[in-house]
Amino acid sequence: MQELLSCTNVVFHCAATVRFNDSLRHAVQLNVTATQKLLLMASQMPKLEAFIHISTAFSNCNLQHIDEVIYPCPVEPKKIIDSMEWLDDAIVEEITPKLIRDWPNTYTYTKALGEMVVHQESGNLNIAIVRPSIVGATWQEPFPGWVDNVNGPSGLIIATGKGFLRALRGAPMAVADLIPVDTVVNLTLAVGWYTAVHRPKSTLIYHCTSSNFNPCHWGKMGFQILATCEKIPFERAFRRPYADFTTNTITTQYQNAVSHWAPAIIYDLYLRLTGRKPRMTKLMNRLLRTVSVLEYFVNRSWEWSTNNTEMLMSELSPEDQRVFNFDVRQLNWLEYIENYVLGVKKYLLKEDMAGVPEAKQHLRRLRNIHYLFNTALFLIAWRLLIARSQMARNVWLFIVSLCYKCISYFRASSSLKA
Ligand SMILES: CCCCCCCCCCCCCCCC(=O)SCCNC(=O)CCNC(=O)[C@H](O)C(C)(C)COP(=O)(O)OP(=O)(O)OC[C@H]1O[C@@H](n2cnc3c(N)ncnc32)[C@H](O)[C@@H]1OP(=O)(O)O
Ligand SMILES: NC(=O)C1=CN([C@@H]2O[C@H](COP(=O)(O)OP(=O)(O)OC[C@H]3O[C@@H](n4cnc5c(N)ncnc54)[C@H](OP(=O)(O)O)[C@@H]3O)[C@@H](O)[C@H]2O)C=CC1
Repeated sequence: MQELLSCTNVVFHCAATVRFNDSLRHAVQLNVTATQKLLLMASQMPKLEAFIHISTAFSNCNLQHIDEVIYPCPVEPKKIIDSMEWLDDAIVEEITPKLIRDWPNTYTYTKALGEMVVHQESGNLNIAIVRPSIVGATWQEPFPGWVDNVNGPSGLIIATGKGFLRALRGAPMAVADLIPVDTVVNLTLAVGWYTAVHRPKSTLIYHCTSSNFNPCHWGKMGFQILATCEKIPFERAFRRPYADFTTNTITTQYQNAVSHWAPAIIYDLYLRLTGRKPRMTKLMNRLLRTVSVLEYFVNRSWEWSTNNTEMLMSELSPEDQRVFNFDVRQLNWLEYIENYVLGVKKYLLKEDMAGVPEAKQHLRRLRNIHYLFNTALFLIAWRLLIARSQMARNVWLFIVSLCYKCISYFRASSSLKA
């Protein structure tokens, strides 16, 4: 502690819980109280030049247009921190929906409270706030596509590539505000420099987002994820990768029943019959829970103003603009998404590129099983229909006689030619 207090020049405060469904008590502890304590600690650092707080572009996701300002929260963070000390868990859980109001989860709500704490308790500290949007794999450094956790889109890319996720409730034309992690790091370092050297009079907020500069939509992203998974498939897929966006509750429920639950139940039945432990319904349950907490972000578009980010870009020397590049106007989304999917394959699934031919072979087998299954299903349904309906029987007789006539005609014409 002594060393930290006496030697620190710049604090980058990134630590947080990023779990959307964390209990309010835990989220407040990590995202609000810890920020307060770190500010207190920073105020005792004589050599401190700048304190950079990492928030999220979604801390005010209850608004549609978000400016580079700190918006007040309905209940003061101090009151929330105090109440967590004496309320028991059951009551905290009960009042959570009332407290978080139109924030979709405890994560975004407590990140907003964290910003308020920074605003209210910064004292004489030289502070800036960085708000990244959805952090994705690297764009360039240390190499394209590097990723180390399943947060955000990464987990859903795995689920799509392995053929588990077949439908997602989302708006294909909604903006997918993804930002590569190396861009976030570069911007954050540049903010550290600017804040320490130029000492702005007020706390500046920097939106580290892509949509203002180079928008991409969920539809385009989903398309490119599928195209890459087709070209360079993941190993041992459950089904062929295919996923679509659904737009209403009925189609979502239908897709969940037919494309998610039914195959999982059938596969578990097969596992049971072959003496193995069923696991697919459990996995599907977990996947659909994850999807339900991420859906909010795939159904809406936000606008973030980026004046401070643009100002910072213009303040950097040409050499620094190159070294600390955060200009996403040069980013090619299709190339980035392809590298992202390959990064997920290599660094998260630990799959070797040497296994691609075998993975392709596996997909071909799955396609044949799919055709076989559908044909069998059709024949069974047809057989049942014929047994019950005179009309179906008539249609069936008509088709059979038509086929018979065609065959006879071709036979007769070929014997005439001979
Ligand atoms: C056509 C395709 C289009 C693609 C379209 C993409 C749309 C994608 C929109 C993203 C939008 C984010 C926008 C906000 C950006 C921020 O500002 S916040 C940073 C992002 N934070 C996150 O992504 C956190 C998400 N995760 C969570 O909130 C929680 O882990 C969950 C999903 C609610 C599950 O919570 P839980 O039930 O308490 O379980 P937990 O122990 O956390 O995890 C259980 C398992 O799920 C796994 N898991 C956790 N997260 C995920 C995930 N995202 N995916 C899969 N598995 C996961 C864990 O690894 C764990 O596996 P095991 O280690 O047990 O094998
Ligand atoms: N991922 C995203 O899409 C986005 C993330 N952000 C923000 O970026 C920051 C980093 O997030 P991300 O890297 O995604 O999340 P991670 O969960 O990967 O990282 C969180 C970090 O916080 C540390 N941490 C958690 N709890 C504690 C604790 N009690 N004491 C000390 N350290 C702790 C973790 O340490 P350890 O590894 O030791 O557990 C970890 O290094 C967060 O502030 C998040 O809000 C903002 C926008 C989007």
